Amino acid sequence: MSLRKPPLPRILLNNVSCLRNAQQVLRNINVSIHDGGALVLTGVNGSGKSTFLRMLAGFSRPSAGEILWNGHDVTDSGVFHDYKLQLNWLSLKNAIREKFTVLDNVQMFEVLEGKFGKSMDALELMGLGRLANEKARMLSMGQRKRVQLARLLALDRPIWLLDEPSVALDAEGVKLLEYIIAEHRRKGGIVFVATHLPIEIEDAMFLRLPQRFPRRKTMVDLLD
Ligand SMILES: Nc1ncnc2c1ncn2[C@@H]1O[C@H](COP(=O)(O)OP(=O)(O)OP(=O)(O)O)[C@@H](O)[C@H]1O
Repeated sequence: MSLRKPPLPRILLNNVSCLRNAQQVLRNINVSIHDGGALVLTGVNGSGKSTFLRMLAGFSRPSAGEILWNGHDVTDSGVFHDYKLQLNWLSLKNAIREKFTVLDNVQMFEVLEGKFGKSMDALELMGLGRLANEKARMLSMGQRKRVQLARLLALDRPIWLLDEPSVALDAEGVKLLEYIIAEHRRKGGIVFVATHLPIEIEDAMFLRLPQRFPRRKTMVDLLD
């Protein structure tokens, strides 16, 4: 009989709740994720998907419970300093600098990180290679999302927090997104995805957040 302990999950949410504006948004969440794992968050508008990602990113603190990274509470300042360097956050705000080139818009994140050399390949993979030297102001919505995805690849941090990553992407863009998520996980990366849109992520865990308030009748009900 082996007495070896099972490995700690890389990230553990232990009975976590979260308030926003003094209102309970998340209640008693338990999740454990090992390297290579993926969690897909679903739920209606306002159910707390972005709040969940914000909390993992350290923008909101749990009101109860704890978030452990390698067994350490991420709200401890010493732990958070190292933990936040593991994270790559993709939000609906794309932080595109309109007057910079498309390549600069990826490379500046890489340089800030003290890294170099992956931005062009990342843009090529996302189908934007031929636009690399154009000004970012001429990018469409979907192309802007592809720039954000190229940043993920160029920065190459292990934990991805993706808020609605497929919004504005065409069918090929969604396939690319699914591909880079699969590759990232194959290398041991962890992915959290909050989404309304269907996305194929092999062996992902799904967490459907409950609606916060009983729904009142809307225009859609009246049309039925
Ligand atoms: N800046 C804010 N300040 C206070 N409360 C907020 C703020 N943003 C959102 N909330 C509240 O937090 C709750 C959860 O919002 P959140 O954005 O996490 O939901 P969501 O599931 O991501 O929604 P959506 O599907 O619309 O993106 C909402 O009910 C909202 O009222």
